[in-house]
Amino acid sequence: MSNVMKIENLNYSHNLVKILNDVNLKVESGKIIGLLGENGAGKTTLMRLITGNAHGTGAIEVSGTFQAKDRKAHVSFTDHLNGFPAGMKIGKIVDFYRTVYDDFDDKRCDDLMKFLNLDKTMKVSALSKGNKEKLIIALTLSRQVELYLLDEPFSGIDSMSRKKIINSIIQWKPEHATILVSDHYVSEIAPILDEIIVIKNETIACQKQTDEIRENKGMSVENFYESLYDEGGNNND
Ligand SMILES: Nc1ncnc2c1ncn2[C@@H]1O[C@H](COP(=O)(O)OP(=O)(O)OP(=O)(O)O)[C@@H](O)[C@H]1O
Repeated sequence: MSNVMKIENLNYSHNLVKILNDVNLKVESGKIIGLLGENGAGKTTLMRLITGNAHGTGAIEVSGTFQAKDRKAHVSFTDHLNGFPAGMKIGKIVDFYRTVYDDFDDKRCDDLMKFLNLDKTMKVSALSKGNKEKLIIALTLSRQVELYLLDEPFSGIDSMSRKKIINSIIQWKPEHATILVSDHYVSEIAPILDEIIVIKNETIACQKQTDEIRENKGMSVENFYESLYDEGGNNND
């Protein structure tokens, strides 16, 4: 299996405070991966570094590209909707995405909007928190790229919709693409995850296949994740 992303010696500080320290990662193509960690662990920061929305030291390679401006063509990430005027309609945001991204797929977007019950005539300001999250999911997955980043995509979404979306994520993932999805709670997304990556103490505490956790360790992914905090240490064994 080839790697869609390789990160070497990545460091990031903000106002002299170390946020991420010596992050090294290899991420394979075709996977759904959970990026886990407590509040403030650095999950969003890592995603922003991958897309070039934040800048650290070290190397980030996505689909053979190293420069932030080149990586953007291979990674889909929607960093909030704050950049759009409140009065803007969903349809206009879609138009913007279509103009900016050559890989934007109209058919996929229409299907996702329908699946998520989003109405293109609605204004961003009129959307509930959950519907904003749904719009972020739809916009992110409407591009055809090798790597999708979803940052706590289910946080404001009601439990019925959440289950429906989680169960269908596999259907929206192009076969050879990878989805990196961050969350605090692993129990709901565990069934669809091929692998977990845990950020703790400013670095990667653990990267593990979920099959290996279940079969070799005889643990649920949730229990394994919690054990990383009980033991107070890293667990790459
Ligand atoms: N631009 C910034 N200004 C101030 N602090 C920042 C900035 N970017 C990151 N941080 C700090 O970096 C740390 C990591 O934040 P980040 O949002 O990446 O964590 P997270 O794992 O995504 O957390 P959560 O699960 O709560 O969303 C936090 O301590 C945060 O305060």
